[in-house]
Amino acid sequence: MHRDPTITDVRLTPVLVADPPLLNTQGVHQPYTPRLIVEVVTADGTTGLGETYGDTRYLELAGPLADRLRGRRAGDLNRLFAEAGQVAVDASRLSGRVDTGGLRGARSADKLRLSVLSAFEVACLDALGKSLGLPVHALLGGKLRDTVEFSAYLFYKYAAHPDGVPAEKDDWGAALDPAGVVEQARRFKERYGFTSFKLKGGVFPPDEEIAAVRALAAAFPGHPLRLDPNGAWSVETSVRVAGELGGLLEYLEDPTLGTPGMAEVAARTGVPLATNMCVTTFAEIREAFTRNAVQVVLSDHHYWGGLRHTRQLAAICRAFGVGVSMHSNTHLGISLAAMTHVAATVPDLHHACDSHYPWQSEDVLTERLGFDGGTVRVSDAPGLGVELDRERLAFLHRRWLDDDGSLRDRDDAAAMRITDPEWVTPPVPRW
Ligand SMILES: O=C([O-])C(=O)C[C@H](O)[C@@H](O)C(=O)[O-]
Ligand SMILES: [Mg+2]
Repeated sequence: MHRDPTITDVRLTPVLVADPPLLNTQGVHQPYTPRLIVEVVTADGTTGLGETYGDTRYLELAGPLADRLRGRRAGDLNRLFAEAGQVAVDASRLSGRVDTGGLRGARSADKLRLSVLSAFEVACLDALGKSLGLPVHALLGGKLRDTVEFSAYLFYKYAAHPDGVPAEKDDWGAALDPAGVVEQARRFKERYGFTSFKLKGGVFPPDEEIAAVRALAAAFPGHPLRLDPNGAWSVETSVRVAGELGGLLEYLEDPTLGTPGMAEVAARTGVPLATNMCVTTFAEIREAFTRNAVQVVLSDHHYWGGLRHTRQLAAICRAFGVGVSMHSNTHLGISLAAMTHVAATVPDLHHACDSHYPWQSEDVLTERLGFDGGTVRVSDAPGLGVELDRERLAFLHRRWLDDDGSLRDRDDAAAMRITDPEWVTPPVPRW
């Protein structure tokens, strides 16, 4: 067969996907969340898939960046990444110290570009893999394991979305206290076999979250536990919580914002600190690592710029003796497949990766990926090993088209204002 990897078309399809009412320190998830599905078509008729954030600021960049992809070969990614800086980013998209929708660290033009490029990279690797008959992990040098372990991502949660918005039903019920969190964890374990648990904190005063972690520890002895308040605490609060929970936690994730604060917490406690807020770009590594501010970096191939950058990050972490694992934001099966392929190739992966996927009842794939014993099997099929369901894609895109614009940019504070009209994103530190 003649293989011509020249990119002839790039299709960009924004979708709105159902999302349960999950709470975090900024508010609550809206009933639908935006994602962007990328299809890269090559001259030999192969289509590769990628997925990334679907908020307006990413969509604005996706068009001009896609224009630079057409006519290139799918393997010409290094040049694309090098040239991407020429695509302008609207400065108004960069305001705010921390990415308000996603709770994933500082915003920069480069980070926005990388978040879009990552989906193109994944789609190109998927297309190349399909065309060559090789799985994506083989294009990254080959898998080191056959399964990748994930942790249960526990959230405080309302039973249903606040009134006034079209409600999506889910069968998880509410989790607003320690008993509710333990029950949620029990169901995660039953349904998916997860054996480590991460609780999204920063929602209730620290003592309530300490009680929830203690309840988890009592209900699941020996299971690794993590707590992530997304930087909602002061250094003093962080040190106090670390003192109270120290022996129970595998790590404490982003207790406080910024490298100096994290470094102080790390110096004053023995609890390892993980982050997807303090170190989210290559530029932030030097200071954070030399100050010993973080002990585990939670990579995310979306904003780090793809699967190859994720491997570079893992290599840097290895050199500094810093652990690496994976952060997740609301995502679909294309991204879970991409995460699984790259995770399978990272040598020192000693912590279960995060994934929101169990919370997503909708997908754009013909077949959902499954968790067995808390793990996802690494596919050996060509490319990512997943197939697009065009009807589902069209359905979820129709929802995006029909939206009046209020759901096209994730806004957890807006969703919270439906129950509490006075709600504003709390200043940090909140406690
Ligand atoms: O680990 C994290 O910080 C996250 O997963 C950030 C997310 O935005 C999470 O807080 C959420 O989905 O509400
Ligand atoms: Mg986090």
